[in-house]
Amino acid sequence: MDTKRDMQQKNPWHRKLIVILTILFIVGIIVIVSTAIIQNKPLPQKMKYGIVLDAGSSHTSLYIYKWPAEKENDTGVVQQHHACNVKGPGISSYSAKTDNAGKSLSECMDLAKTSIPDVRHSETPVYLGATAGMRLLREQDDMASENVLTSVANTLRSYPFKYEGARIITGQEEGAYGWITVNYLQGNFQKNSRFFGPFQDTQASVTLGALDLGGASTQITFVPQEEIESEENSLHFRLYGKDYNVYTHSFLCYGKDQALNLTVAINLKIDEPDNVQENPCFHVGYSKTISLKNLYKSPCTAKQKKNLRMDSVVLNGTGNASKCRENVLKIFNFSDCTSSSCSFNGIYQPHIYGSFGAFSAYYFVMQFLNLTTHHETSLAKVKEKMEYFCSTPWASVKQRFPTVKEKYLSEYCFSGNYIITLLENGYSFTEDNWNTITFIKKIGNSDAGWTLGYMLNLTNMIPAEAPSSPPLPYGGYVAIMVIFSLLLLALCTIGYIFFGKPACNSQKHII
Ligand SMILES: Nc1ccn([C@@H]2O[C@H](COP(=O)(O)OP(=O)(O)OP(=O)(O)O)[C@@H](O)[C@H]2O)c(=O)n1
Ligand SMILES: [Ca+2]
Repeated sequence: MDTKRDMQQKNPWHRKLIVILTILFIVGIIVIVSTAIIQNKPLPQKMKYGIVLDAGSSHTSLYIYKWPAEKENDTGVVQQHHACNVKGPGISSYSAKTDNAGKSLSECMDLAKTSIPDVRHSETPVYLGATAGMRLLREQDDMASENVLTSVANTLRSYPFKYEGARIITGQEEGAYGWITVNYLQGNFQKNSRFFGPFQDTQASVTLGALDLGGASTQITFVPQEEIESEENSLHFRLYGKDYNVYTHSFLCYGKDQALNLTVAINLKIDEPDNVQENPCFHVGYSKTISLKNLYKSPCTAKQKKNLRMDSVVLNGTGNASKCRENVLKIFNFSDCTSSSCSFNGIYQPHIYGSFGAFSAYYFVMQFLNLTTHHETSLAKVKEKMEYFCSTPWASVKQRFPTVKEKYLSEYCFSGNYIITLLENGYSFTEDNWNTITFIKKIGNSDAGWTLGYMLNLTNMIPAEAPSSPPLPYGGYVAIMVIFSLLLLALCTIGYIFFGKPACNSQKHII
C-alpha cells in the first residue's frame, strides 16, 4: 500500500489519471442521480373509488367517484366516474313491500361492480343517504322506514365493496354537503381557483350559494354578509386553512311534489257543489283526479284535512300563471318572524348575498322551460314566459313535447310558478339579484348535489388545513441538484489545477 502511494505522489500522470477517473465517476453519479430523479416521476396514477347512493323522495341515483390515490387531500381532484339512475320510485315508496326497496338497487350496483376495477372493490366505500321522502316516512311510520333501511343495507352488504352505512341524513347535512359539493367542484377551496365551471367570475375565497329543490324538501345554503343569528341555521367549517360561516335551512314539505300537494290541499273548496274544481296551475284541457286519502296521507298535508264528503276531486286546468302563483303563495306563512329577517314560516334567513347555483329540480324545470340563461332573462321575462306556457292548451303542449313523461310535462306550469314564488317571495330574490342565480346540472363532469360533499367528508378528504406543498417545484429541485453537483465538480477541478491536489477530500475516499 505504501509503495503504491509513493508511486502516486512521485508520478504526476497517475495523479492526473486518478483525477480524470474521479471526474468521470462524479459525472457518472450525477447522471445516475438526475436520471433516477427524473425517472422517479409518479408512475401511471393509482385510482381510488367511492360509491354514494342518493335515495331521494322521487328516485334513487348511484354515483361513483374516482380520484388519484396520492392526491387524496388536494382539492378538486375527485371526479364523477359514473352515475346510474335506479329504475322505479324512491325507496320510501316501498313502505308496504320493504324487501323490494333493496332489490330495486341491484341493477345499478351490478353496474358499479363492472365499472370499478375488481382489485379496487374491497377498498371502495359505499354509502347510502336517504333524504326527505324517508324523513316523511319515518314521521308517518317509523317501523316501515327502519325496514326499508334494513332492506337496502342488506342489498348493499351483498356486494364486494366496503359497506359504510345506509341512513337518513338530516336536512342540515343535505344543505351543507350540497354547498361543499358545488364549491369543491368550482375550485373555490383552492388557493388559486381553477375555473372549469360556469362561474368564471367567482374569485378565490368567494363561495357559491347552493339552492337544491327536491321532490319533498328544498335547501338554501350560502355565506351571508351579516353574522348568522340562529345557531340551528349556522354551520362552521374550516376547510383548507380557511374559516367559513355558512347559513343553511332545509324546508321539509317544500320540495316540488309535496308543494304541489300542499297547494292543491290548501286551495280545495269545501263548499263546491260537486267534486270538480278549477286549477290554474294545470293547462286548459288537462284534468286530473286526486284521491283525497292519498292527498292527506303525507304529514305535509295532514293538517289541511277538510271534512269533505267525496273520496276524490277532479282538477280541471285553467292555465293561468299569475292565478297559479296566487294559489302557491298560500302555502307560505310570512307572519310570526321572531328574528331580524325571515324567509317564511318563521324561519330566520339573512339577506341574500353572492352568487348561487340552483340544481336538481330547479334545473330540470328551468331547463325544460328554456329559462336557464339568466344572464339574459330578467325575472319579469321569466314571468312573461310562464304566462305564455301555462296558457298553452294541454293538447298543444303534448303535441310539442311527445317524448316528455306526462307526469313531468303536466306539472311544469306549476313547477315554474312554484320556483318563482319560492325564490322571489320565499327567499326574497328580486329583479336586481335574479341574475346571480345560475341553474346548473353539472360542474365539469360531476353532478351538482349533496353526494360528493358527503363522501368527501366521510372519507376525510377535506382537511381543515391546506396540505403543505413541497418548497420547490419538481423541475426546480432537479435543476438545483444538477447545478450544485456541477459546481462542486468545477471547484474540485479548479482546486486541483491551482493547488496541485484535489480540493475535495471526499474524492480520495471515493477512490
Ligand atoms: N326531468 C325531470 C326529472 C325530475 N323532475 C321532477 O323533479 C323532482 C325530483 O327532483 P329530485 O331532485 O330528483 O328530488 P329527490 O331527490 O327525489 O327528492 P328529495 O331531495 O326531496 O328527497 C320530481 O318532482 C320530479 O317529478 C322533473 O320535473 N323533470
Ligand atoms: Ca334530492
